[in-house]
Amino acid sequence: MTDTLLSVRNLEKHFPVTEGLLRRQVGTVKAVDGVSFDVHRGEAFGLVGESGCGKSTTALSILQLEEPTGGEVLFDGEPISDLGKRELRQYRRQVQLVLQDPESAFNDRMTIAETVAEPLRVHGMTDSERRREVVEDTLARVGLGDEDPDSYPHEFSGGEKQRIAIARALVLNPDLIIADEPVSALDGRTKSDVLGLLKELQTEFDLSVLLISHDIDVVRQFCDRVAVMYLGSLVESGPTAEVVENPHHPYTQMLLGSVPSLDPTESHTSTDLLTDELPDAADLPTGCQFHPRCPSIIPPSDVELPREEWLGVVAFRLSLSDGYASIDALRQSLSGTGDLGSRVRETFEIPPTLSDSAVEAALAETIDILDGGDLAGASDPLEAVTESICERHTPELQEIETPHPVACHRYDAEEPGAPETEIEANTFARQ
Ligand SMILES: Nc1ncnc2c1ncn2[C@@H]1O[C@H](COP(=O)(O)OP(=O)(O)OP(=O)(O)O)[C@@H](O)[C@H]1O
Repeated sequence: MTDTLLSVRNLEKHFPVTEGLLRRQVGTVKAVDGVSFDVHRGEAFGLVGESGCGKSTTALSILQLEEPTGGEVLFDGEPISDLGKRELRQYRRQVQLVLQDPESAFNDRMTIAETVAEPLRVHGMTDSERRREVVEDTLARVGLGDEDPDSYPHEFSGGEKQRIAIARALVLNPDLIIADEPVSALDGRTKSDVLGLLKELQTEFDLSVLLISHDIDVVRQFCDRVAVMYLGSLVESGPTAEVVENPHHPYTQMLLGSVPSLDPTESHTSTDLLTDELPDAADLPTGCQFHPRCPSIIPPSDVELPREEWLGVVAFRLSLSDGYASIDALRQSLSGTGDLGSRVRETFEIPPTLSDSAVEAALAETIDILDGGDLAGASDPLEAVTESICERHTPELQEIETPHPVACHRYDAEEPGAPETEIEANTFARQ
């Protein structure tokens, strides 16, 4: 018996985007795009990331409720794609799903005893008295021992309903619970009560839990290890305490609500993101997918600009490729009065003259082209001198420290500004 219960290897789930009556494929949503992680026996593993980054699709693919388009899921060392019908049934007994909205597991016309007993019946426990005993015992374990098992779900509060959903997941004695946003519909106190209950049950039954959440605080409270997911890929993973105390990836730093600056004399906050907008899942950015938002986007080695100026220039250029409908739309989005150049500089906090003369000349040329009415080619001069490695190359998830890998070019040894040693890397990330 190995320590690893669930192993997800290069998991991929791409959805076709179709159009028209003939459902012609016009694109692809790479909801999960090469994700790998292991969940060990008895551990709580967290998958964290903003809404839409592919967490639920990962869960559904693990359960084979969505068919993966690539990669492999192994449970107890066995690829689940090889499981026959009976083995798949057994697998679905061993791995239970708890969802954000417990209502989806309930039928209003079934009592809570019937709701919790249903999986037992489906999986072949025919003795109704035995079922009732197991149900009452399970309800007691989730803290609902005093409630009448013959009451109906609508008689319970949100937190109690989630306890019933947990009882329903637990009743088959699973090895792994996949909890997808189990507490995000609950308020403060109830949230910690339900998390506390899950923790108790995890320890008591030596369960593994894959906890999926957009809220890094929930993961921080509950999980031994964590993987941070952004637009279908993992950008960082490691023991939760390490990732939370020393986040390497700017995206993890953003989730934690602080984006440390590269320059210790500058104070940055999460509002310093280049843009708050999550890119279109069917049209992902090139290179590092976080680059259009990243406050730490790396300048080319020959660009010599203070950080704020660099970020202003790059934010302006990336906004042009975001696709304004027209020059008028661009003008309307700019603040200030005066000519186009001064309004661009005011909006993007770019000084009247940049200290790097090559970038200044390219910026002036870009503004001239825009002034002449050409939106399409306007960013070319600026792109020629400011294109970042973060736009060109997708960083690999690499171990800069074991076991705390990160996918960010700031940790590529050859990159300008990259920390040269592990110790330096830590200091760099903390600044
Ligand atoms: N059946 C589908 N067809 C097409 N696209 C899909 C489908 N299911 C999910 N997606 C897309 O895949 C991406 C990832 O969605 P997913 O629900 O896995 O993310 P998530 O991180 O769990 O977010 P949320 O918490 O909002 O559910 C999104 O862009 C979503 O629109």
